Amino acid sequence: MSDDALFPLELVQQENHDAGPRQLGPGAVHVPGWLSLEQQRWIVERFGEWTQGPVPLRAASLPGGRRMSVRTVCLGWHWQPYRYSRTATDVNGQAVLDFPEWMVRLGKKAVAAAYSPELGVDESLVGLSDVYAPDAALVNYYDDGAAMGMHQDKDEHSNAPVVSLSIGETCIFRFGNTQTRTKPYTDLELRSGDLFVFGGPSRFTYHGIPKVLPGTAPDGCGLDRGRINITMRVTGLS
Ligand SMILES: O=C(O)CCC(=O)C(=O)O
Ligand SMILES: [Fe+2]
Repeated sequence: MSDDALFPLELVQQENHDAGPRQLGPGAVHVPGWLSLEQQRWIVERFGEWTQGPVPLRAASLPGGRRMSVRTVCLGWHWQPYRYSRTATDVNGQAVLDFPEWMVRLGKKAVAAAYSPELGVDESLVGLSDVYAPDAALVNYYDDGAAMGMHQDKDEHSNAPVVSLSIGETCIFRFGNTQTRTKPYTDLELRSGDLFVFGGPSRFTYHGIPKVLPGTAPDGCGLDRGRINITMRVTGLS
């Protein structure tokens, strides 16, 4: 038996979520339990508002006609495969909501939390939080059976970090490499309240969500079922 078969890389890492932040690769940091339950509930309330429009949650159409299983609402800039615009030309033509000031502050705090010197992240990343100013958020909602294939976030004209927040059901997050959408990759659980930041040499790492684990949303997070993921980005557009 090959060692690859014996120790498959795709085995979900039995990470100790209580062990604190962990750097998976240069500039890729997982901070378990970063948001309190109270913060999570507050964000879920905002999510309820964002989905009221003017642009509703929608499953984006991919080139070739298939639709994504994840539904998304955007803030600041509207994303459609594979570009950003101020209006949702592929939905209802309406302008998307502004990127909230509180989310800029949260994004800076997230980068500061992830890129702390104690974690051994590269010096060039420490201090990045001062200048980090996200201007777009993709707010994804995963319900029964929703998943996201391996991809790079590369529609931004900036290599500033992506900040990812998870609320609700636990998912398997597949974090790969910058060269291919296949192995080697690491599968880890992103749970309600977790922060994941990928920037620096990891900014263009392929990643995806093979599955969400139904029934795993913790009491008090504001969501009974499904999973919300917010990714903040710097578009580099004006
Ligand atoms: O749901 C997630 O955790 C990842 C979402 C993602 O990769 C994206 O929106 O580009
Ligand atoms: Fe992504």
